[in-house]
Amino acid sequence: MTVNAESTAGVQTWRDLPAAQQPEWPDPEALRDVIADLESYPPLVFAGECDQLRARLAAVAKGEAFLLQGGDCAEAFDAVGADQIRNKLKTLLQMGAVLTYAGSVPVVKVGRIAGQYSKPRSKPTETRDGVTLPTYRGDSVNGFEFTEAARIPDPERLKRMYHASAATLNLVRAFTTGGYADLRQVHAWNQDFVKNSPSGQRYEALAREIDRALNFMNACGADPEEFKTVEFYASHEALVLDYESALTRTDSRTGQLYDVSGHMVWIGERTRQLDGAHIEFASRVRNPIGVKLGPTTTPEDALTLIERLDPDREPGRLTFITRMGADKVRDRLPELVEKVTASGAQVVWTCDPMHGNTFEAASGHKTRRFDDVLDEVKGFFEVHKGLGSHPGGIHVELTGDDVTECVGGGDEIFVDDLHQRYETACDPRLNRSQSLDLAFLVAEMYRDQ
Ligand SMILES: O=C[C@H](O)[C@H](O)COP(=O)(O)O
Ligand SMILES: C=C(OP(=O)(O)O)C(=O)O
Repeated sequence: MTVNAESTAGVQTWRDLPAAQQPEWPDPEALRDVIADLESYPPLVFAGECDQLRARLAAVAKGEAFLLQGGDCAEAFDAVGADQIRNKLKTLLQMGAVLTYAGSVPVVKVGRIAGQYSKPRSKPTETRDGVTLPTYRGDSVNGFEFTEAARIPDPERLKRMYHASAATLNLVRAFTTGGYADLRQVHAWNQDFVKNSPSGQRYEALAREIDRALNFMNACGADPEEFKTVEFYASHEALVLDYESALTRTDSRTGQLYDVSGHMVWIGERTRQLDGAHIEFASRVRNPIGVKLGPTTTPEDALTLIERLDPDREPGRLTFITRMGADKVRDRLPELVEKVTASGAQVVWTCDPMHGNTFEAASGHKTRRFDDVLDEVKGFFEVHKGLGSHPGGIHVELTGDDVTECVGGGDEIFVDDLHQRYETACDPRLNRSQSLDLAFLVAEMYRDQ
């Protein structure tokens, strides 16, 4: 990887275009210093790993694998701890094991992790008790605390994001390759969930089948290396372009540009303007790219995105993450899938059942109903089944902790419970049990498909 200004000049073209949702940094000189520092830091990921993920996603695009992408809505600097990281990873691994068995296909595991520190917001300001302050835009930009000082964007936070991402990734790599993620261990955790949680008991039959399959392998003397380690990738929204472009490097093997802040980055629903800076940035880097598609997306938008981001029609390059809402997915998704398929592009279709289903409870908490989340995934599967296309995966906001942020689920959380452990810095996440619930239910859907 080289990092000289000339070799990465090609990634700066976004600067000539309108960039939505960028922080208003008060001191341009301080920002320039931070960018210079970030440009001198080592990459967080290796370009070859991004290529490997693109190959895995190509299998998803062809219908030969399933994508599980999940993690926090917004990571927080004060939550970079061993317990939080382990719990998140554990939950994703447990979900992955269930989906792998039921779908009989490899599950590509990608965390919203080690870089998910920046948030696009609906409004630039927030008012409480007559006081109006800039809105919280993620720990990479300003503080969550509702004070004037905390809400001023501070570019030094971009460096903290880099270091927090590095520490997180380091532990994730240690867990996934050092024995913690052994499939037999992951299955034992799933058995605990099935045995000990009221909602888990519904999945006893599936858990028993997985148990038998593992016992059979054991009896045959099989002890494959693949059981002992897990391939796990990191992703986040490429929102703050000063950070993403400062972390872009020329790959010395190929001479191409990679955003080495994460393996995969995505462009959000609020920043996917076809002539905007975010799409321009994403068009310049070789990482696998995701784009969120909300209910107002037209087939022409989708086709133009393909033209801009995947001109060579390379399976695995582009993932469309649809987030329509449970009430719209059956109506809006079919035309998009039909027209994209007819264009010959082989994208990954994955379902984010979170962002189209948010509402505010009477208590003022932003929340989501587990049933709506499930219904959007069901609608997504129905649409793809009807069209003969591949429902490639799910993209979920979740945590491994027992928070009370979304209502419903097998171990039901009621609206009146929301205040008990409402810990998200932005949007509500599925807790551990709701996430496992979802995995078992999606596994059943995938199997029926
Ligand atoms: O996570 C996604 C967005 O940042 C979030 O949905 C925006 O939320 P807001 O409407 O509270 O700004
Ligand atoms: C902001 C997000 O989603 P969307 O762009 O779909 O609203 C997100 O996934 O964090």
